[in-house]
Amino acid sequence: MTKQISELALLTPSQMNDIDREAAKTTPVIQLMENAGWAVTREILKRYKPCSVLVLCGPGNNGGDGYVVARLLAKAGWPVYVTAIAKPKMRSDVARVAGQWTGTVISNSASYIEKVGLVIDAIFGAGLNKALDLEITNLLRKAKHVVAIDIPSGVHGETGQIMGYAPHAELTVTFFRAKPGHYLLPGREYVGELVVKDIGISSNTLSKTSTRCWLNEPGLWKIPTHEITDYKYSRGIVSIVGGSQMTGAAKLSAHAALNTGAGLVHIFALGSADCYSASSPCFIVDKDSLEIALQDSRRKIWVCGPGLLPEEVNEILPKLVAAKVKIIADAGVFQSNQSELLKGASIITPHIGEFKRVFGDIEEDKVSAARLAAQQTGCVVVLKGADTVIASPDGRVAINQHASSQLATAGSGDTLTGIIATLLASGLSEWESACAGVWIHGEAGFLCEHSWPTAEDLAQNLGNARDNAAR
Ligand SMILES: NC(=O)C1=CN([C@@H]2O[C@H](COP(=O)(O)OP(=O)(O)OC[C@H]3O[C@@H](n4cnc5c(N)ncnc54)[C@H](OP(=O)(O)O)[C@@H]3O)[C@@H](O)[C@H]2O)[C@@H](O)CC1
Ligand SMILES: [K+]
Repeated sequence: MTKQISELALLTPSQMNDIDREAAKTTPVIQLMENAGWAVTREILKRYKPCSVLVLCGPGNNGGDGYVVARLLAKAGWPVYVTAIAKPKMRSDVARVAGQWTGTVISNSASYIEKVGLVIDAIFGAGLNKALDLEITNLLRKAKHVVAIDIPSGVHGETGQIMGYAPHAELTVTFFRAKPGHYLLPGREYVGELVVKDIGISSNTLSKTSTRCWLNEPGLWKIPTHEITDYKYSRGIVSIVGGSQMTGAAKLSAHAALNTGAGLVHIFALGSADCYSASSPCFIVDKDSLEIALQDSRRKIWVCGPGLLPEEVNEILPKLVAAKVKIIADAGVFQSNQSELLKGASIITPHIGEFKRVFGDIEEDKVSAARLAAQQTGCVVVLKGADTVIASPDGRVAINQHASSQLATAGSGDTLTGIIATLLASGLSEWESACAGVWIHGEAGFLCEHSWPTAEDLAQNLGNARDNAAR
């Protein structure tokens, strides 16, 4: 079922802090902690048979949730041990819930941790911003089956980076809204199954923080569906610059555009026009000059870069920019330290290597790097990877998890440009086209589930993938 945009919000740890503070005005923190502990316990009871449990409790509220889980599991008859990794502050809410634990407390759990059936990581939450100390790291290394409360301790809640060490959880239960670090790599690989639970914080508190980051799912955007009044120009025209030597890229992009529903696809061939004409009767291969092609005011959407040599980009891209058409720029446009070249494009789609070539290092923070590049160029930036980040010049960011390794095939990027171009030609905004295009691309991969698809196979699934995106 399509989610509401507010449900897709991802909150940075500092935004989550603001929400916690706001929520505490109406619900006491100790009650929220109790609700959080209940939520985690229910998820454990759903998935695990009764077994011995070691709960590792930190000094803060994450530890407080852990004490609640310990009490509830013990009440359910499970053998439960608690280790206080650090003592809570005196008279704090955490100290109060810790005081309600009347079971076994183990001060040195190193010899137990390997033997218990389940370890609950309630050491630190998503706000952790420094590496775990060596003693905690050595302890966690021995844990076999881990359930993490909020986030596995050691995963940075904002960037998904691992600060020294983090356990690989089988299940992570977080509260109210997920954080970027749950979905960004490498953090995503440590989170295991992610469950987001309501613990009684009203959605209205979201208005107290300005959400700038979302999970990329339907609901963040809306795809146009078939209309009885559709005709080819209303579905949109996509024009693709075809390289003189590497012709495969533009063909794949053009196939993807047609299969995603473009009404008309032109290839402006810089050479090899016959080769483009021969590859599909559905492509219209331009015979005239670029100037004449650009005089057709219906041709507002252009793909530039796939299969182009640097000299071809340098000749064509400035002309497209001068004509004020909307440009999806990829591949050949990414030249060393040449971010200026991209100004005037609408959407750029670099993978990490291309991104670094143009903009420099990302310094382990994909979201900030993509956001900065979007501000610098004025383009929507699609920073491609297994955790693609889409950033708009106005600061909005989406993180995509709807993708599989099946997309890691030659020509997959060309396919993505064709999809995004089609959505842009259908009237969606740059931001929506980029986000929805990335999701549809991922969906096409999932529809090929039991094979090793080529980019052509992906293209075959794009119609269905688009329909699924519109449901
Ligand atoms: N979201 C919600 O609505 C609700 C959330 N709840 C739960 O609260 C959790 C967030 O709680 P929290 O802010 O207390 O953070 P948590 O990570 O538990 O502790 C930080 C403490 O540890 C200390 N500290 C020591 N070493 C440190 C180190 N290396 N790195 C960082 N800190 C270190 C640090 O000391 P300081 O550095 O400030 O001196 C500070 O005192 C959240 O994960 C969720 O489980 C629910 O209970 C209620 C509703
Ligand atoms: K944790």
